[in-house]
Amino acid sequence: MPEPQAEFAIRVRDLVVGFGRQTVLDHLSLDVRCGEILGLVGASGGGKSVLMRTIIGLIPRRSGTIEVMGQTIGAPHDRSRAATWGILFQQGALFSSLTVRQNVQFPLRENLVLSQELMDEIAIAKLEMVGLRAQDGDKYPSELSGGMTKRVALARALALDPPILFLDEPTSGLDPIAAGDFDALIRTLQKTLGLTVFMVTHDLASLTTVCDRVAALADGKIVAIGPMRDLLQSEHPWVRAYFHGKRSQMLQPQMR
Ligand SMILES: Nc1ncnc2c1ncn2[C@@H]1O[C@H](COP(=O)(O)OP(=O)(O)OP(=O)(O)O)[C@@H](O)[C@H]1O
Repeated sequence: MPEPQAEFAIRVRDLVVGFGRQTVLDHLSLDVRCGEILGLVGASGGGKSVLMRTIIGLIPRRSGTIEVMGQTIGAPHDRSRAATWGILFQQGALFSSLTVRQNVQFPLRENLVLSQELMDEIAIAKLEMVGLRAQDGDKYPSELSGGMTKRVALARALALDPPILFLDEPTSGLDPIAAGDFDALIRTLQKTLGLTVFMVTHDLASLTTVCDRVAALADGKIVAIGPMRDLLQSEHPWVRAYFHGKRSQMLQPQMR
């Protein structure tokens, strides 16, 4: 029996996306439940970023349907969606000529008409939410560490209080302690704000400690989805190779 719609923040059905002769996503279907942290794994070049970018309307699809919070996603660059999701791109993608405060305020300026005083208050609140200080708002991106850059990008992603957060490899480039702190921050924000989080990651620690469910993308489709313990039992050859290969076992001996 089909599950009721309100249970899902994102529903993707039979999605086909390609470039020229290359088909990247081949009749892919995926449900993301409201309030969960879903981790997406897949081979390099397998289509994880393409899937994320197609869901947010940046890449056109050949066929299939996408619903986000019950609304069908139509034309690319649909600006009315700005408050539905926040996005953390892999490199943080801050504007280098703007201060931290101006970066966080950017979505507010683009989408709302607010006084400067209110925007300053919101920026301070968002910076504190991600573990930064109000005075960090005066810095420029070049003055930030990798971990701080990710936090500022997260504060900017949360500026419009979106119910959904997309994270593209959020812990890449961070040392294990900073990565663990960032994971903990994501978990805290998800719990306190009731966020739905869609996270592309290769980080086995993130998958094990913060994701409620993990989806594996191979051959253009989701070939396994469920809690990490279910993925570890999957018989799919790519999923087995990913989680039970030598490198994974060295990092996570308990996976054996
Ligand atoms: N705009 C584009 N035009 C043409 N081909 C593209 C475009 N974007 C992505 N591709 C191709 O789609 C495929 C999937 O790319 P994608 O970036 O989604 O991989 P990925 O799974 O995120 O990889 P990684 O883990 O290495 O970041 C690749 O073959 C890539 O070359």
